[in-house]
Amino acid sequence: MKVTQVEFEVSAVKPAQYPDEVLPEIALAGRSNVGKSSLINCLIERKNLARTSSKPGKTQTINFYRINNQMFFADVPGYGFARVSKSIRAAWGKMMEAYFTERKSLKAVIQVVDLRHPPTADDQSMYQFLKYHQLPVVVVATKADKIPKGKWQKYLKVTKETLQIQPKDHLILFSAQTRQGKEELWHLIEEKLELKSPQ
Ligand SMILES: Nc1nc2c(ncn2[C@@H]2O[C@H](COP(=O)(O)OP(=O)(O)OP(=O)(O)O)[C@@H](O)[C@H]2O)c(=O)[nH]1
Ligand SMILES: [Mg+2]
Repeated sequence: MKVTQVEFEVSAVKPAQYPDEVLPEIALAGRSNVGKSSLINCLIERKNLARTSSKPGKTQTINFYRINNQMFFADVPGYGFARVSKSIRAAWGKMMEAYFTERKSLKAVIQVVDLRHPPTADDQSMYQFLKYHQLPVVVVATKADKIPKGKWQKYLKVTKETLQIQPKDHLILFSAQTRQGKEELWHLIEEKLELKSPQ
């Protein structure tokens, strides 16, 4: 997709605040600090529209971005951030449950994991949760720039096996720093949005 127009739409914590379901939507899910906001910025070629931070827990609300008046990206707060209170964690769970179960315009979820490490127990729960709700998932293993090229396949295999990625879900190698995987990911997103028929 050629991104010509990007607008920050709204920050939401509950369904009443979500944008109307007028456009197909793709959500990001992943551990806190894994690189979800960076991935959005890379896809839309904006430096810091989706706010990123070296400190985990930057994104606390569901942030919606309107792309070309064709789709929304929903940047969802990360999970697995240990230093939050139980009440915050419970609020996060409620927010996620509401979003992933009620959002009818949601076409697919990009689950972002760190290529360098085997997916965590939280990553596995998230993938299973998404599958339970029958959502198509594209798993993106990011920060590939931190691993030598010769080891990519070995690390991808660990990601695939640990998450037990279903055959119909895709796994993509990515780096927000080198833009590796950007075209492949856009291609899949367009397919999921049904803007273009699958090949
Ligand atoms: N080397 C490298 N660093 C990355 C990459 N993607 C993200 N980062 C860095 O990882 C850190 C976290 O990135 P964010 O995009 O803010 O992560 P997030 O998943 O949105 O985090 P939360 O909003 O806290 O859930 C930042 O310091 C980024 O610069 C990548 O592909 N390669
Ligand atoms: Mg973020």
